[in-house]
Amino acid sequence: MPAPRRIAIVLFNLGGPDSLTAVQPFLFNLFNDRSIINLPQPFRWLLAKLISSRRTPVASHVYQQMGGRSPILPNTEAQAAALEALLTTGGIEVRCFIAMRYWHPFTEATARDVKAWGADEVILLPLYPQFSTTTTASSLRVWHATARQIGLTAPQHAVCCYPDEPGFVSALSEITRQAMGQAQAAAPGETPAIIFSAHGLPKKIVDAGDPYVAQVEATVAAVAQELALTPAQYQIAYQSRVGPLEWVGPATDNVITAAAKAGKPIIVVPVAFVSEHSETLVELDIEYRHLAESNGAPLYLRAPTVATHPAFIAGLVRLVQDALAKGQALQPGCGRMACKGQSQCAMTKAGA
Ligand SMILES: C=CC1=C(C)c2cc3[nH]c(cc4nc(cc5[nH]c(cc1n2)c(C)c5CCC(=O)O)C(CCC(=O)O)=C4C)c(C)c3C=C
Ligand SMILES: [Fe+2]
Ligand SMILES: [Fe+2]
Repeated sequence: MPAPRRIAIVLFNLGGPDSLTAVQPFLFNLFNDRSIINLPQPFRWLLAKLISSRRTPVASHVYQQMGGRSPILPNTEAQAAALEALLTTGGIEVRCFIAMRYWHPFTEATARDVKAWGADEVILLPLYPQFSTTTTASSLRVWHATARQIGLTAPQHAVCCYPDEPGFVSALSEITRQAMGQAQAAAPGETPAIIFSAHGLPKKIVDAGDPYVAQVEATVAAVAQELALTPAQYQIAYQSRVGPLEWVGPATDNVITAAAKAGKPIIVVPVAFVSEHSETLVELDIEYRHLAESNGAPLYLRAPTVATHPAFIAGLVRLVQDALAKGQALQPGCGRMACKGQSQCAMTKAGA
């Protein structure tokens, strides 16, 4: 009997410090990424040293509030286990691997594990539903360079993005519907302000053609349609601004403050993060809750991320199956700066 075909699925995410001493080197890795700071070396290295040192006390305080480490790896492991359980069917052997961009497990270690396992085919699955040059493209660029370097020659297919994948949208919609129900029970008769919050980006990155904002809008439009929300009921806002540049707006903190001052119950729904970490557990749950309450919001609810929601995981299964069936390799346009908009990403996804 022939050995079953071995399919490796590599889940990509940003990663986070696993101890307080890891905060500074994690931040250094982030700011030394040319997809984040586009300067030639040694200038980027020097700037990354400077910014990471300056930011370490603030960031350490954030991670202290989560027990001294980011939960992003264990949460990603739970997603990997849920996905692997659904994909393990007869005739093929599937294993999920995790490659983080800025902290362990790093891409190189993971690529070596994939090679040592003897994968016949590799599916690259970013845990970023919306494509950005700063996240998806950065992770895939490093993956491909590393794969070449270590001689990982198995065919590799990348999922570009899935801003309106039906399972993802259905999971987000159900989570939002539950929060709306809770708000209705706690503040009957009041119309809550629903704030769909995504990680922000410097405006100049969006102006250079990054499709992330358009894809965040596509996600929210799909959820609003599924829940039959009127435009007056919800808003998109962008959180986690860092540094002196102008970032895309409106800023989540400003939108929360305005809704709180208007005396509205507030529901915040994260739409670009698919698991819990500092940006949800500290920024949204502690810092923005305080902002809402101190500005008079009668209620502040933060909807959970899609995490291992069965509809979301089922959507990931479909993305993997599509990628395997089409056998499409990463197109040069997606995963690099040439990806100018959602339609182009969608075309690339379809193998056009
Ligand atoms: C300075 C530039 C940054 C850009 C651009 C950026 C884009 C971006 N990031 C995520 C997802 C995550 N970011 C996280 C943490 C984080 N991000 C930045 C900076 C940029 N991100 C910093 C400095 C940090 C560290 C924390 C802090 O100091 O504020 C995380 C969480 C990591 C964890 O706690 O485990 C995620 C996830 C997306 C989706 C994105 C662009 C689309
Ligand atoms: Fe970030
Ligand atoms: Fe942040």
